[in-house]
Amino acid sequence: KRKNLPPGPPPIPFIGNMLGMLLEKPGYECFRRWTKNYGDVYTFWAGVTPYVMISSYDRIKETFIRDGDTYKDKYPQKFNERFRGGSYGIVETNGHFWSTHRRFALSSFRDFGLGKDLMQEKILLETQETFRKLDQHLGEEQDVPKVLNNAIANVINQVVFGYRFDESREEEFGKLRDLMEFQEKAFTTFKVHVQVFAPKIGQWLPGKSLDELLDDWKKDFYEFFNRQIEEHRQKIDFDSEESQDYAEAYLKEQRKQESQGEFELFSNKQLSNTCFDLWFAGLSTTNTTTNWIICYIMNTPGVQEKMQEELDRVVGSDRLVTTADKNDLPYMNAVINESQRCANIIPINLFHATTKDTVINGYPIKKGTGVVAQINTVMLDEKVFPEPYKFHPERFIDENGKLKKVEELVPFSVGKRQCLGEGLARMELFLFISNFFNRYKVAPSSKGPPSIDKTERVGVFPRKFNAILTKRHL
Ligand code: HEM
Repeated sequence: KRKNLPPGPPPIPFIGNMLGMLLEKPGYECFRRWTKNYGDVYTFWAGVTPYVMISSYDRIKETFIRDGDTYKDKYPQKFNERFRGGSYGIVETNGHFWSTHRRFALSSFRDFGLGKDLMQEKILLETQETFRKLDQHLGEEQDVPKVLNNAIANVINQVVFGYRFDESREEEFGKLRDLMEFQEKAFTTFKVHVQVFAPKIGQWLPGKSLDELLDDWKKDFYEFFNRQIEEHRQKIDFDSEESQDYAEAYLKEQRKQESQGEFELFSNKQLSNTCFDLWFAGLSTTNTTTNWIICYIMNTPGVQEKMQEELDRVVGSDRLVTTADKNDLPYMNAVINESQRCANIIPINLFHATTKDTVINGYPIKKGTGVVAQINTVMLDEKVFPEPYKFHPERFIDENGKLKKVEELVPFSVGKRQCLGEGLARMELFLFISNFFNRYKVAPSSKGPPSIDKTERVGVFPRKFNAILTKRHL
């Protein structure tokens, strides 16, 4: 089977090359090494399935970007279909079904104000609510990530279901937070990775099986989605043209499609699965990134002071930072860019498949072969980012002090499947981080600055930390 594929590390029967990924936490080091040894196109075996890894920006441009249609499918994964009860959602579907739902989600997001002032207003409201909570414990050690996590969850929940988790919903949010934490812990273990990619071996390892873990988790999460959907169904006014949230817009589209005799495309099962995709992809990535940004700032002397000097010069203390300030805050943007690059939160990008026969770097590749745009190797490429492990925001500033556009910064991936929530995520990162550091001086807890070590598990999650906040302006 290896004969017609680009050469790569020799696979072990059943396991393939998984050990490299599982033993060198958080999981991306082996891909850098293989890129050095085998070049920017090589084959990685996840269990018994080969994936052609595309690992330099130039090669990604040639394939995923310039020939996007050939690389837009997802490689079907059995555990996904089992989890979702079939091929549903946006992240894991293909063809007309996928493109219809991706387009529909993007246009709903625009209707609720993404790219306009409305979404910004929602995020700034969350910023103020965050301040209210954090102000209650000024000068004490407090769990800053927990408060920010609540704000980020409120933003995505407003987009999907139209409400925020205020104090009356604390219990509901607490349960969801527990489910997210369960996912971070339970699904990032050695055993789970082996079970996903080498099920024949995984089934013999001790502990709960993947199916058991998924069943527990899925039941509680989907219960939440289905309850929200049912409540929307009860309240919905099909005569009003405007929708307040994604679920409402979907139900209206469903009725429209059904009136034209189409019952499959906008099914109920698809609705709970797209809600899951938007909610889950939207919360955990943005949350993890926000925490990493604070971790890197607190671990690098001088960065916080420099950001605050810029904020004082451009914004001052008597108003909130808004997206209108973005272009005037190059250092702030550089810090966020560099944090996303260093955090590099996806150790292996999502598995795609070729939609037709093609040629990659001279190798003929058959339709349906697994392909991966390995964005984390690109973001650690020392030719583009010298001393790639050093947190150095200045690399994004040009000689005139302006923000430098660097194509190789690709945390949201590239091509036809590029992150659907990128616009929302960028707005959140900018508004939450800039306002947070404009209002507070952030000092480490008695345990010192938050850890930036990533060797605890497979997957790039920051550890829990506390910080001490004082107000910068009276
Ligand atoms: C800092 C935050 C985020 C990061 C770093 C991130 C990163 C990514 C990456 C790397 C992909 C995979 C693209 C590929 O297949 O090559 C992706 C896909 C996706 N993201 Fe995000 N994401 C973020 C926030 C969000 C938010 C806020 C939402 C929802 C509102 C979202 C929804 C999605 C969806 C639905 C997909 C699948 C798109 C498709 O298959 O067509 N993401 N994201």
